[in-house]
Amino acid sequence: MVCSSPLIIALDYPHADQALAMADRLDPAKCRVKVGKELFTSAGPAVVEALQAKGFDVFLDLKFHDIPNTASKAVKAAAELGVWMVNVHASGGRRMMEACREELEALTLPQKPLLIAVTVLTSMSAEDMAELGFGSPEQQVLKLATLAKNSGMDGVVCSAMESALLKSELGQSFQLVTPGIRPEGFGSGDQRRIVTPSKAMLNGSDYLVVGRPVTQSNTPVDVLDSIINSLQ
Ligand SMILES: O=C(O)c1cc(=O)[nH]c(=O)n1[C@@H]1O[C@H](COP(=O)(O)O)[C@@H](O)[C@H]1O
Repeated sequence: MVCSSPLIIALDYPHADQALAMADRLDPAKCRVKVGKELFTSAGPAVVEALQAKGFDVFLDLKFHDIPNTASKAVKAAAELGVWMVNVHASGGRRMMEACREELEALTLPQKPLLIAVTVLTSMSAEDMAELGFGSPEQQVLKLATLAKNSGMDGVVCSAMESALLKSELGQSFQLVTPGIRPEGFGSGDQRRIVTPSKAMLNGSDYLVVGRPVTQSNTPVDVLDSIINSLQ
């Protein structure tokens, strides 16, 4: 299935049956899906394979952050699972990211995943960053995204608040994956750097990650369709 949509639906559920039931209501031509820590820890590779069998491209969001050997072998395992996108933390550093790239390059697979680095989590505010001793989210995102690009990553996870800056500093082909997406009227929850779907696209995001606005809705397909319409 070729999907030209920028939307990635985060299937953050405790069990495979809930994730697969939601997937059955979604159309792989209209969105991709993301399997994160909660679902993968409970359901493992089998749920990824089940989603792929339904025609979905899968973003395996396990945010690997470890020594170069461990992180790169985890990326290799993800690639062998056939996922479309995999991520690591940019703060794992240059040698970790380069090891992940090298591990992917050495594989002889027909299709390799996009390798993406998380910069500053979209749940982090300026105050949270200051408490950790960092500069503003924007400064830290640019620093980590520049390092990620120089370390061979295909792109980064950031907030769409930073998309315009990163596109102008790092170029159009460096892929920007942006969670913290909230259509008007939806609560931010634990997210702090939020942007509406249409503004995120205007800012230059390549992919929009949407979870609870769709998955916690009583009318998920309607919410998804209204997001798609807002992007036209
Ligand atoms: O890597 C991610 O996907 C990610 C990075 C980030 O900085 N912020 C972030 O929210 N995410 C993920 O994106 C999804 C956002 O979900 P909602 O807040 O429910 O839309 C969750 O699955 C998060 O784990």
